[in-house]
Amino acid sequence: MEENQKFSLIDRLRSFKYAFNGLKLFLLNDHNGRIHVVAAVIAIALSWWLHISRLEWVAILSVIAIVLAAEIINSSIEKLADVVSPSYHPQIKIVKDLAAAAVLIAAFLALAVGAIVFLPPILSVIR
Ligand SMILES: Nc1ncnc2c1ncn2[C@@H]1O[C@H](COP(=O)(O)OP(=O)(O)OP(=O)(O)O)[C@@H](O)[C@H]1O
Repeated sequence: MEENQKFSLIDRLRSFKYAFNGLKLFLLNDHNGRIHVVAAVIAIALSWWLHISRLEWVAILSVIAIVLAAEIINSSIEKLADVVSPSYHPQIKIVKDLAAAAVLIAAFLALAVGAIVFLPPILSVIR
């Protein structure tokens, strides 16, 4: 795209359309993504059931968004890597393993936040 192109609302709306198409592709085709979406739905249902505070909602929704965004970027890098090098390449291994590590960090954060928010009320219901 040209550097000095005029601002166009139509172009901005078209970008949204492409982004929503990416979201659709992710939800329909990405197996790891589906697991994260199911986990997100369970976390939201649990939050509702436990009547968590506004700040806890902010924490839960934030980690859900971080995990999904990391998974989408990981999936995008995997697809690009498969085009660049369909056969085995040691550098592609590093690229894909690094992208997967980003998802792992996000997932660990989600686990920690989930434990901090959900464990105390669940333990008090059980007792
Ligand atoms: N072309 C390649 N060259 C080198 N290593 C690769 C290559 N493709 C995959 N790998 C290795 O296999 C691992 C898994 O890659 P893959 O693309 O199958 O990811 P995945 O998480 O199993 O994705 P999905 O299940 O969505 O296909 C990578 O992290 C990397 O270590």
